[in-house]
Amino acid sequence: MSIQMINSMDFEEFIDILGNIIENCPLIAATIWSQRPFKDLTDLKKHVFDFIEALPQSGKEGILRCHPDIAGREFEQGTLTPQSQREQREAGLSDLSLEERRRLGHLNSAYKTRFGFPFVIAARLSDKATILKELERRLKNQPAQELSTALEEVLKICHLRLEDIRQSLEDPAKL
Ligand SMILES: NC(=O)N[C@H]1NC(=O)NC1=O
Repeated sequence: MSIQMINSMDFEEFIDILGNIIENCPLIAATIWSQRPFKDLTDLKKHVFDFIEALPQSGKEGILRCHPDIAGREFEQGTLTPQSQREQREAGLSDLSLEERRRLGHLNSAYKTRFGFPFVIAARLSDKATILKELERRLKNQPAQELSTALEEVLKICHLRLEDIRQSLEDPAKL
């Protein structure tokens, strides 16, 4: 069972495997490592969620700022974390038309200007048309509402990354 494997990991291995369940925030995995043993993956996730929930607003915004832009320069250059690169590729963001790229660039920067953090969405649960529509829709949200919507997306990304980890621990051939 993957939870027993996770519970028995030493700190280095834990960070190696789970360090990026929240994008570019290994501190979260580093914190919850000392809260083992976890009953199951739902329990592990609860520790992640509780950590985020307990942060002040600046910390919550900080987590969002650790996320790369959707279809930004790093994605085009292939320099994102492997998880991010795959998620954005699977949402079809590698074949944007010139017009879609222009629109996304424009909306991304309008969003950042309005809220002070990048637009975050669980790309694997979406596609390029929906991402553009959601960006346009969420741009009209009030800041407090948008902070909580964006954090919900972070948690969806975390959930999917943990599912991948569970599968790879149960079937290492999938790694
Ligand atoms: N900005 C943003 O949403 N980034 C991401 N979304 C996702 O699913 N993976 C990411 O890196």
